[in-house]
Amino acid sequence: MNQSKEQRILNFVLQNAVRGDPCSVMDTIDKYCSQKEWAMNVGNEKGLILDKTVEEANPSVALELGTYCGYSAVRISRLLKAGARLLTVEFNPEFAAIAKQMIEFAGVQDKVKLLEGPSEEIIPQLKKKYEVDTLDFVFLDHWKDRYTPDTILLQECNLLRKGSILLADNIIFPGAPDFLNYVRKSPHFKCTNYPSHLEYMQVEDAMEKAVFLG
Ligand SMILES: O=c1[nH]cnc2c(O)c(F)c(-c3ccc(F)cc3)c(-c3ccc(F)cc3)c12
Ligand SMILES: [Mg+2]
Repeated sequence: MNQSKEQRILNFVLQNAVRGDPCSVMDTIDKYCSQKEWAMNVGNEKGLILDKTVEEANPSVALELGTYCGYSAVRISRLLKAGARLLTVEFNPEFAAIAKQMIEFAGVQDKVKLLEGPSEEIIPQLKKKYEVDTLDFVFLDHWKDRYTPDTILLQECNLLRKGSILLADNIIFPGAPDFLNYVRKSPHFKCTNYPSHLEYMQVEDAMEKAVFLG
């Protein structure tokens, strides 16, 4: 059976990266996806914006919507303080299986919990089933049409607190205009835009930070 692109990315990491070294895993994925096959990892340029935002949030509990191959789960979890955890949600079972192996190879499995299923089903379970009180940081990188409904759902489930930081990828490409409209017009969010480029391409993209004001 033909291998998937995601399986080829994982195999390249297993053969070329250093086990237990998150930076080596990130660099190896970036090398493969910039030189061999493009893939929708957040990449190193937008990854630096992600790093700075995670460091600003210094989260005890972080949520990622859209795991894909696990690149940003490794990127985020490497920055977490002792005892902090990342919950990452992936609805595609093939991607989840790849990400699980990527996260374990990077050695961050004790900080990361991979939840398989649609975000709209998992978000309402976070408090009771996954023992979440509130979320300190949320990375939206799943599907542009889910950014707004899931942001509303997070509020309805009382998962945000004053100061919770949301960061959304792909604000320009492919774009999330309704999300931008929603958070920028809402009195409950303070927004900042970070211009950047689409991963591994010289195409404009951007990330949007939205801090919940309570
Ligand atoms: O869907 C996504 N989720 C998260 N991050 C993404 C990301 O960082 C991307 F760069 C892209 C992207 C952008 C441009 C392009 F040409 C191909 C894919 C997508 C995406 C957009 C539309 C699709 F039909 C499929 C994938 C995503
Ligand atoms: Mg993205």
